[in-house]
Formats: sequence, structure tokens, C-alpha cells
Amino acid sequence: MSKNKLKTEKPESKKPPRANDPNVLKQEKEAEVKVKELVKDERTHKVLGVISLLLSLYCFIAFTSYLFTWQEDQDKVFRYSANILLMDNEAVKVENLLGRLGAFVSHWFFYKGFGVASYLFCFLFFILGVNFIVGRRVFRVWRNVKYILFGLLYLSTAAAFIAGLAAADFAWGGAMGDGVSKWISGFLGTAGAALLLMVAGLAWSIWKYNLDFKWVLRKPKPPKPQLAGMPDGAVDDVEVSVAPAKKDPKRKNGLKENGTAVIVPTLEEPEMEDMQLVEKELPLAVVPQVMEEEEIEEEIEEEEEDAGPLLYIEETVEQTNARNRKNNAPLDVAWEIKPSKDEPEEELAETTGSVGEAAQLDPYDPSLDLRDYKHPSLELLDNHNTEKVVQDAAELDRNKDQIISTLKNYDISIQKISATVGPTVTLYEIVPAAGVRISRIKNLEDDIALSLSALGIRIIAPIPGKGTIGIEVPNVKKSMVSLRNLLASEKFQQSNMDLPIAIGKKIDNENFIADLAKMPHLLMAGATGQGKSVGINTLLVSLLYKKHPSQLKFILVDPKKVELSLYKLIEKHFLAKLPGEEDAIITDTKKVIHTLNALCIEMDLRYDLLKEAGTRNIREYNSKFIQRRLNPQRGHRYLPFVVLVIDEFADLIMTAGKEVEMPIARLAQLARAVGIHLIIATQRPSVNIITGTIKANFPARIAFKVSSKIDSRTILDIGGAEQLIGQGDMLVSLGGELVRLQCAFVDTPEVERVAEFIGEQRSYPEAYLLPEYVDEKDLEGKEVNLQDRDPLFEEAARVIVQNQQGSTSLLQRRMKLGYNRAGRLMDQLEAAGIVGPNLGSKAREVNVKTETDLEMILNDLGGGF
Ligand SMILES: Nc1ncnc2c1ncn2[C@@H]1O[C@H](COP(=O)(O)OP(=O)(O)OP(=O)(O)O)[C@@H](O)[C@H]1O
Repeated sequence: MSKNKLKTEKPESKKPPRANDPNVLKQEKEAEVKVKELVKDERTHKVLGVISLLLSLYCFIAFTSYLFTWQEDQDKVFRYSANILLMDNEAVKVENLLGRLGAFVSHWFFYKGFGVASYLFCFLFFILGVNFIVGRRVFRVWRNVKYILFGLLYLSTAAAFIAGLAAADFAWGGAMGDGVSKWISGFLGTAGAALLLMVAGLAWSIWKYNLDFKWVLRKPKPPKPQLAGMPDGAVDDVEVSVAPAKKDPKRKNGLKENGTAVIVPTLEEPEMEDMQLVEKELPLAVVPQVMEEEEIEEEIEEEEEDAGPLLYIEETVEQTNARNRKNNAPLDVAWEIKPSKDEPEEELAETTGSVGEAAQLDPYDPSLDLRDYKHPSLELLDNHNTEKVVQDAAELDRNKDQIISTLKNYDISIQKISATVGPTVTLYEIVPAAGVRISRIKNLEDDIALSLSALGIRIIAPIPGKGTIGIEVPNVKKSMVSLRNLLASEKFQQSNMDLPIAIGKKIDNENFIADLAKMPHLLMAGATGQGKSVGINTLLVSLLYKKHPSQLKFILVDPKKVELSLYKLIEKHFLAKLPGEEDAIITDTKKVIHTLNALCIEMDLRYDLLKEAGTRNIREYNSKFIQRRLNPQRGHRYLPFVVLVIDEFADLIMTAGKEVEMPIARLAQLARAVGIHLIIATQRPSVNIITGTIKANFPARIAFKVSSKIDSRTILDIGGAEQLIGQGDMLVSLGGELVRLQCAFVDTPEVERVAEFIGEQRSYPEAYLLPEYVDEKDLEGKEVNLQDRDPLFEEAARVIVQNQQGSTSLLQRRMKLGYNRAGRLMDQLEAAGIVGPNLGSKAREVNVKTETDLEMILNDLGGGF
């Protein structure tokens, strides 16, 4: 038994336990533990899956055979009933392909049950089988059970009704269908019954296939327990992948290993037995009824699908137009919510000659340029001493007694107390006696801290969704969580998240791995020396372990100049920078402003591409691109995720204020759908640094230890971070839910090794280039001077004339230019008479109709070929 899975037991006593004696420990129920373990074991699920699939196949064959052999077999089954199963082979011969059992089972299902609707049971066994075997919900069980129940009722009744009209011999609707059909016919008459069945059938079809109708009927969404307000599913992944703690090979030996100590002060009430097992393997967010959870998830998913991405496009429209209006610039982009009318198939034909030809091409592989790229191996990382959580039983007992007696001093009695030993803190969970007010315990925070003579006590009253009160007490001996172990975990290795980040371990030693893409941006704060830089490295290294250079680009902003410099080695693989810049890691405030604005332009361009492709987010867009349904010649390209990391945000805000805040707020509001995500860290989480605008757009926040309760409130909206004990002890807030974690540790030499490993491999010729951004201030007051034409003037003129469309966004897209440069080019084209004047929201008129005319104009200007 590993030490972190410690259980505390009181020595056996012959005397019957006294009521309310806090020192009497409840007997453990090993047998129960084993049964529970067995039920949760992945292998049990797989065996059940195979059995279900076989059952499905068995029923299918038996039923189908029954359709052809029922006449021969029916009287035998009638005559012998269940005895037919025990009879001699010679005595009873049946025709069913699956023998006497097949004949008997089919008879039961068809004749005594639901007639042809019985096939739905095959379907039920099939979906259960697949779900069990795959280990996740390939089919949504609750939804399908609803369909099946309705189907059984409806199909059997309808079949029996029709069979009744046709006076058929075969039990098409079975006893059930027959009964219901007769009852309805008696009640409504034959015509009424026919009408009812028709209406029900029609209603069902409408309900199933008419999406709009479904939308109208949508119930108000019930709040998802403990996930309320969370950015879509940011923690879902934690929930799903964490639940089977047994997947962790180190945990196979039993529930005891989950770091749970159960200390039950009373024994007498029989109902207490239910409270005895504290299963930390279940994540906090698991709701009691699986069915209900599924329903809730389903609705959330539906809503995301229906509303989410469209909303973003809508927002972009407004934002972009507003910006354009402000700039007094033409509204070149005809934004609308609907997907673009440009049919991808048309584009395809243009690229490849014919749709058929294109369909035959292999899917596009974005990693082909660096096809030999090898992901860094785990050996590059260190195993920092131990993964074992060390806790001595005496300390645990002492703390428990102290908590009980401190509470007793204030006349607070408790029903049960249990302890979970984490890497840095131990969580004591208390079930208070009936009638005790929670606020009273909360108010005793300082007294308990004093009596335990420990700093960093945090009281969670109540633990959301549990009805218990948590007291977190720092361990005397803390253990380090190595990033290596987190990355080696099955959960990380097998995660299919877009941007998986291994953050740390929860108190119950569960690995906390979340999807940055769903967060969708992260704000980090912590006083100096509390683990922020390590935290950033942890996030970056997790992403480097999972992604190919074609899939991800970082923009690193490091005003402190030293923290992120290690990543310079991976510039040509994983970094993005402004064109013409030397250093990919940005340390200068002015360049930060340019980069942020360039990133906004990149975002707008990506939205243009998404719109043109008729897609709503980067996932859909990239998958369409991979299927070669988007034409690269029309500016389409595979879009890597872009993660912007700012190591010291306070410095930037102090020096540049709004100039930095505005593009960040804009990116935070809109960039998620196009795959741009932000991680912002600061030492000083004060309100003038983390302003309301910033905060509102960063639902996911991490706090390391901060120096005051006010700082904690600024970052988390709640106190608590000032109570942390430093060295990577952190609170993570995801849309309202607060989790205490020990941040995974990765040391600088490890990061260096990973960066070297990547840097030594074949790379792209240069870093990923962001669109160019030209500061408006630099342009102000400049007259359009045709002698001083932009080097891209001629190319731009050709693009405009070839397309006969005087649109700035066309130039931006085709030539991958920033808005300002494209605008400047357009002004020069106007001065040269190639396009007409600005027409507000419409594209400018193109005055030159053919390329020959254009060449003449270019020659006259003195720059043509
Ligand atoms: N997750 C962790 N586990 C164990 N120890 C940690 C962890 N994170 C940080 N530490 C310890 O704390 C020290 C300081 O961490 P770090 O450099 O990340 O702090 P910081 O908040 O970035 O400080 P600064 O803002 O001054 O750069 C580290 O050198 C390490 O010893």
C-alpha cells in the first residue's frame, strides 16, 4: 500500500462503540471496497461490452430466424413452455437457427412482448456494448433509451393495429402491442386509433428531424451541477478522463491508494454505514444521476452547436465594422452571419480541375513539411524525487483530534470526518451534526489554524455539491509533483484535446489536465517567487510535448527578458513573430503593441477565411482544409493554434496602458473561435493592472500565493490565495469553481533540454510570420506620393484588376497584409487612377478593366515591367 493512500484505523476494541465518541473508528469494509473496485474496473466494462454485443447479435439472429420459423416452433414452445429448454434434443426439434433457446427467447420477445419492435432490444444491447468496450459514450445512452422506449410502445401498437386490420396470424405487435392497440381502439374507435397513431408517428418524425422545431421546444437549461458558469467544458475533460482513477497503473491496488483516510467518530447509527466509504476517485463534478448529467450535457452541446460559434462571428462583424467606422475606413468586408455563398466545391474545381479529381487526392497533411519531426521524449524530463505523497499517520491523527476538539470547544459536534492526503495539503472533510450552521465553522478558521499551529489553513464551507465542510491543512512534509509524471499519465498521453495542458495534481492526487482551447484564455497571478514562472514553463512544455510545429505557434512576450529566453531555440518550429523582426521573443513594449495589433489583424483575417469557407471555428475550417475542400490559391491555409504568453503583464500595462489593454481585450473577446488563446501572468494582481475589461474576458484564472486577500479577490473574486503556502501551491478558478492544485514542477535545465531537442531538428526556414502592422500614427499626415510607392504596389494593382474588385480586405487576404498597409496601397491605387474613391461600405470601383491597360499605366508610372 503506498503511503499516500493511507487509512487510519483505531485499534480493535471488544467493547461496543460508544455513541458520539469521536475517537471510535468505523470498521472498514474491504469487501465492499473490492466490489466497488471491480465495478469500476475498466476490464469489467470491456467484458460487459463483449457480452452486450454478443447478446445483440444473438437476439438479432434468433429474431430473424423466428420470422421464418415461428409457425413450426410456436406450438412446441406453447406446449412445453420454459421446460423446452431442459428437454432432450431428440424429444423436441425446433427450426430456429439458434435452437430451443433461440425459439424460446424469440417467442417471449415477439409473441409475449413487443412483436417486431423487439429488434430495438438488439439495438439497445449494441449501443451498450459499444459504449462499454470503447470506454466512453460513443452513443448517448439516455437519449437512445428514450427512443427505444417510445419505439417499443409505438411500433408494437402500430404493428398490432395494422395486423389486426389485416387479420394477420403473426404476432406483429406482440402481447403488449395487441393490448394497447385494443385498448385504444375500444376507447377511440378504429378510426380514432388510426388517427392517433398517425399523429403520434408524425409528431415523432417532426420532433426527430425538424431542428427548428426542436429549437423552439428547448427547455430552459438547468444549471449543470458544479459546472455552472464554467467555460464550455473546460473541466469536462478533467471530469471524463479523471473519473476512472483505476486507469492510473499506480492505483490498481485498491481504493486505499487514493489517499483517503476515513475517520468516523461514531458507530451507532446504522445509516452511517453509507457514509463510510469516501470515494475520491469520483471527481467533484460528477452528478449523482448519470442520466440527468447526460441530458444536461446534451443540451449544453446542442446550445454550443447552435448558438456559440455564430455568436462569435456576429461579434466580429460588429467589432470590425465599429473599428472600420472609427477609422473612417471603407466597410470592405460584407460581414454577415450566414456562411459564405462561395461554394467550396466551386473552389475545389478551380484548384484541381474537377471535384472528382480532388476527392481522389489524399487528405492534406499539415505536418508533411516537417514529417520527420519527433516529439520530445519523457526521458528529457526529470523525475523529481518522488510521486509518492508522504504523510505520517500520527500527524493525520493529531490534526483530526485537534479539529474535533477545537470544534467541540465551540459546541460544534460533527458526524464524520475524513481525510484526503494530497501532495501539499491534506483535506479534512467534515459532516457537521444536524443543525450546525456552516457559517459558524467558517468563522473559526483562525482558531483552527491556531490550534493546529499551521499556516495556510483554508476552510471551504461547504464544499460545492457535497454538503460537507473542508479544512485544508498543509502537510509537514510536502511532495513535489513532477511534470514528467503528469505527461506520462494515460490521461495526458491519450487526451485528444486541442491544447492539453497538464497543470498539476488535485488534493486527491488526481491529475488535472485541461484544454486551453476551451478555457479559452488564462490569467495567472502570484507574488514573486511563488511558482509563476515554473507554472508557465509547465504549460508551455505540456503543449510542446503534444503538438507538432505545424499545429501550434507561440508568441512569447517577456518584459523581464530572462524568463522565456530559453524558447529562442524553438523559434523556427514553434514561435511566431512580426515580419522583419530579429528576435522572436518580445521584450520591448513598443513591439508588444505592434505584435498585439498584428495578432488582431491575424484574427480578422482568420475570421475572413472562416467566413469564406462557411465554417464556424478553426476545427471545422482545418478539417475542411485537410479534406482539400478549400483552395489555397484563394488564400486558404492550414491554421495553427496561436498561444500568446505574456510573462509580466503589469510592466506592460504600466508603460503602455490602453494601447495594450484594448487589443488584449479584443483578442480575449473574439479570438477563441479562430484558435488564438492568451495566457497572461502578473506579479501584481491589482485592479489597475487586471482591469474589469481584462477580467471579464478571462474566465479561467490561476492564483499562486499572493500577498493579500485583496489581491486574491482581484484575481479569483474570492479570498484564499493569500492562504496558500507557495512553491507551486495554487488555486485554479474555472468559471466559478475553485480547485486547489499542486502545480507540476519542471526545472530550467529540463526546459532547456526539451528546447534543444526540438531546436536541433529540421525546422521551417523562419518563424511563423504575423501580418504586418503599421502604426496609424506613423502614417498620419502622409500625403499619397506616387513617387514613393509601396513595393507591393504593382502586385496589388494586378490583384485588384484581375478580380475587378476594389476591396482592401481582398488585398489583405490575398497578399497577407495588415489592414493599414492594404489601406495605404488602396490609397495609392486611387491616386494612380486604378480604383475609384472610397464608397463607404461598398467596394471601390475598378477603373482599369484589363491587364493590358494596367501594364500601360504601370509603365507610365515608371515602375512596370
Ligand atoms: N510546482 C512547484 N513545485 C515545487 N517547487 C516549486 C514549484 N514552483 C516553484 N517552486 C519553487 O519556487 C521557486 C520560485 O518559483 P518561480 O521562479 O516559478 O517563481 P515566480 O513566481 O516566477 O517568481 P518571479 O516572479 O520572481 O519570477 C522555484 O525555484 C522552486 O524552487
